[in-house]
Amino acid sequence: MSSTDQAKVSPQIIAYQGHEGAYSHLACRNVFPEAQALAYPSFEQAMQAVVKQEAQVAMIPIENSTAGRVEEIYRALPKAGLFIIGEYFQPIHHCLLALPEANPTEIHTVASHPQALAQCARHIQALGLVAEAASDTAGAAKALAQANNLHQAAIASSIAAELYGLKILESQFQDEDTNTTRFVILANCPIELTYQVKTPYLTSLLFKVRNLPAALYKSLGGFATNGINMVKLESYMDRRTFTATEFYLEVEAHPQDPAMQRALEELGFFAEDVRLLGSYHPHILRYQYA
Ligand SMILES: O=C(O)C(=O)C[C@]1(C(=O)O)C=C[C@@H](O)C=C1
Repeated sequence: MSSTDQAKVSPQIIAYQGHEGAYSHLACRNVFPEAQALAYPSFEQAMQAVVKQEAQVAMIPIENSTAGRVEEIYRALPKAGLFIIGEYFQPIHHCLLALPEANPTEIHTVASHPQALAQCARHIQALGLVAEAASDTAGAAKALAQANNLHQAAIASSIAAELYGLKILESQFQDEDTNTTRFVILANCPIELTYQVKTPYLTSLLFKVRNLPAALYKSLGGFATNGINMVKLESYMDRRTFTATEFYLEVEAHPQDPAMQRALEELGFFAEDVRLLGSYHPHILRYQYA
């Protein structure tokens, strides 16, 4: 989000998944330092908090540069009925944590969120540790401190180490230096951005196509012929059938751009259940590795 748009959105309460010190929590603090961040056990509950108006927005990780998409978000997004009002890129620097009195040579297992485990897979393998999935990174750190287990490590942030009294065995434990997670900011209503030519916008949308030859090709043809750049396309099967596929699409355009309107019209012609999830400005870090 640009600073002007951020100024327009000033939530008092932000919902996130995990425990205090999770990267989602850090993202909340970085984007909205004035707001109160409320922890929820699952992504779905964090989204529901916005639906129920316990929070004005939710900060949700959608993909990571090393480990790829956060699968469950794509399942939860269509059901939640929320809108994307912004994106935020958080560089993720993992630490390998243990109890202060632990001996690194006697540690056999490591717990963390599956995304964090995937982001550190090579380092975990090099140390010969067995990976165990936890609800979130900070939750793994907290559980380790409570269990007082000298043979276990956790992967979490340095802030989680401080919060839960753990020592840092290794910092920069992620496999890639550029490891970054993209978060989306969800709200009950879309933000209204006035369309201005030459201003960068992103628009996210969902649609479904029948499992027929050229169905996707025809649905997306309008974006190609109207010069609209696609930046992301995720596909996933509807859980009940193999005959239709659902797509999550992101394009660099505003819905009031006449070229985008023509592309959307063509999409509507060939696809089903087209739903605009929102238009927002790209975050500055989106282009840092370009
Ligand atoms: O467990 C956390 O700390 C989270 O915020 C979740 C999450 C994710 O789901 O991708 C967020 C950022 C990191 O990439 C690792 C985990």
